[in-house]
Amino acid sequence: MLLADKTVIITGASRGIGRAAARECARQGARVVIGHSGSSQGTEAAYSLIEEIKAFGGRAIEVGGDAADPDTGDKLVAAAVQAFGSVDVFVNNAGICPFHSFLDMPREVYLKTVNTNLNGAYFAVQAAANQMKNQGRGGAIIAVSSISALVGGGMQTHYTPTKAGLHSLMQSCAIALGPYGIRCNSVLPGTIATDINKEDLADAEKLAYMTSRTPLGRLGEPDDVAGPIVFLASDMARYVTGASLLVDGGLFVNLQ
Ligand SMILES: NC(=O)C1=CN([C@@H]2O[C@H](COP(=O)(O)OP(=O)(O)OC[C@H]3O[C@@H](n4cnc5c(N)ncnc54)[C@H](OP(=O)(O)O)[C@@H]3O)[C@@H](O)[C@H]2O)C=CC1
Ligand SMILES: C[C@H](O)[C@@H]1OC(=O)[C@H](O)[C@@H]1O
Repeated sequence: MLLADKTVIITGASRGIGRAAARECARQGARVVIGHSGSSQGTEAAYSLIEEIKAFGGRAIEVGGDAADPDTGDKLVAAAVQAFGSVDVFVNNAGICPFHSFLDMPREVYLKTVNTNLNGAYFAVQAAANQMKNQGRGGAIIAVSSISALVGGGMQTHYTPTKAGLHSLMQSCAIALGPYGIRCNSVLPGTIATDINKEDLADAEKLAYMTSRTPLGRLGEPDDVAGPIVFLASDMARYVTGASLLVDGGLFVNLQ
């Protein structure tokens, strides 16, 4: 098992990519902290994941808290230490993407997106890194960035800068935290069918277009991203830091 004896915190693990990653980390032997928003729907989904994980003999707890709140990272770390005694891996995954045009972007939509996806993440990564430093045996931090860190989206002008920011944060943290043996990497998913884009991809034309642009001929599923996250979390990636891994079925390189 790739993550035996490791404690993994994953934000936004109640649904979508985070949920698949949490399940796979638990299958690989990790004790998992399932982060979610704290809404009744998020809490219910997190408890159902705990049951799934328990059913195959794994261990998990859930912690609700707004990813935009700078204190949520401290809360996740404290809960992990209380329940499992350590934090070995931190996966910053929680995020939102309320598609909206640029010229009339409401300030509150812009600010909520940046606070949720990037500003809260900064302090959560900082909280996890301090815990790892104090433990003295290194660790792994993974940001779920996006292909959108590298390319634009006309309805995502508030979102793509947050994904570029996470990508950049991992590069700088790789330098800042390398001396403590803490590796920092990002995964860059392409288009993965989840709740975040359910409405956008309900448009059959858009769905067909995104699929046709993907050399592997299909959209991604949350499980497609779980393996790369486990790899970067594991000692198999012990000399990998400051890297970013596209998980996009070839979408990014498909110019012509
Ligand atoms: N799907 C895609 O095509 C791609 C997604 N990504 C990124 O992957 C990450 C996960 O997305 P995906 O799985 O698709 O999305 P989902 O909408 O399926 O899941 C989002 C998760 O984030 C949590 N979350 C949302 N808002 C908050 C908040 N304010 N505080 C705490 N938790 C919150 C949700 O918790 P709750 O259940 O409590 O609401 C849920 O667990 C995001 O960062 C996204 O940007 C990157 C590239 C492509
Ligand atoms: C939510 C979008 O469908 C998805 O999010 C991303 O980060 C990808 O670039 C896709 O646009």
